[in-house]
Amino acid sequence: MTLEAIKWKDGKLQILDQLLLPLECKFIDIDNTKEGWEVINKMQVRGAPAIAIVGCLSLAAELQTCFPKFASKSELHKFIKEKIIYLISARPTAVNMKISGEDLIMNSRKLLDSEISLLDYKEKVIGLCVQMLESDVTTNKTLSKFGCDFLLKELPDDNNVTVLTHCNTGSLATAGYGTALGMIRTLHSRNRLGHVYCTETRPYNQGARLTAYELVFEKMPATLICDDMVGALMKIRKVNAVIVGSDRIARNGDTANKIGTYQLAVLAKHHNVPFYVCAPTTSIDMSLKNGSDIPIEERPENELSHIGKQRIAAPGIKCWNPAFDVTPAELISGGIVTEKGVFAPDELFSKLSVGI
Ligand SMILES: CSC[C@H]1O[C@H](OP(=O)(O)O)[C@H](O)[C@@H]1O
Repeated sequence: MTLEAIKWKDGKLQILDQLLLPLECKFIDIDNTKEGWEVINKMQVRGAPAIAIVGCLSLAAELQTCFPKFASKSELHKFIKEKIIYLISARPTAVNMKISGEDLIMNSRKLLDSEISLLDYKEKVIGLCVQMLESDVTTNKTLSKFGCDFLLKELPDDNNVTVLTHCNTGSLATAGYGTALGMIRTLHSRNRLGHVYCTETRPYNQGARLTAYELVFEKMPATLICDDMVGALMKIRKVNAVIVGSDRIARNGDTANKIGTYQLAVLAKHHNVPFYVCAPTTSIDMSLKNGSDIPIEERPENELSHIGKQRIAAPGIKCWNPAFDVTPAELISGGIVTEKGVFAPDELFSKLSVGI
């Protein structure tokens, strides 16, 4: 049983307020796209797949209540397009909201052009948003299986795996299973997980607050370390693999992920530790030749100078707070793990463009 960060019941959307974890577990009602935009922008809900799911479900929630105002199908289609564009603006780096949102617009266009009634049109759009919840769990379990099969075939049968992960890529970043942490869950379910090291992941502390919460909840063998301990860990203890998530992958395999991922990859190369990126194909931006054009979100200075309301940095000091960095494809030595298979970065474009 994994944690649930997104609830859709009887047409009502609720999200777990991740700014309060791990000390408080509180759900917030989301009734429309304005509230959806706000909880995504404030990072009360975060994680590339979860952002896309909550964004689209906030539109579904709004359609439930505001539907009577539409006089025609073209008015409904115009509304859907406007709201998707608005939701994409909540956070710039993760591409999942953009890809899932554009897919919803395309399906809405098809429904607009069909003979379907206005009411059935609305119901089908809501159904497409709800379906994202279910299909995300299936996608994550599939990519996790592929990733474990690939990782374990390189190791002797009696070896358990010690892994390092960064940020949070589990039930709190997705619809419920996880990408990198999903792969780690699957290792655990196969009794092949020796130990997980999770980094604190300053300054939002996704690792200390969220990943550690999930690992303890499921009683996985785990240890929390500071971000600056990774080099010593790889030098002193055996790490079989680094497994991280992604917010946007360019078609050459360059990957944007939580700030600190790039330096993990450099350390992994120095210590000859295989480096895996796990992500659904909705995180792959085939329009980008490489990672240089991936927009990198900069977050407010007070998210670095404070922990919650408590100031920890000297008053008056300037802070630079990029939320992501880009790991070049050549450092992703283990492979890119997706629901369509595990690929070397340089084969991603060719293999996914031809549908494998
Ligand atoms: C499967 S989550 C992907 C990705 O999202 C996280 O960023 P944030 O917590 O700022 O939304 C982190 O980069 C994860 O790897």
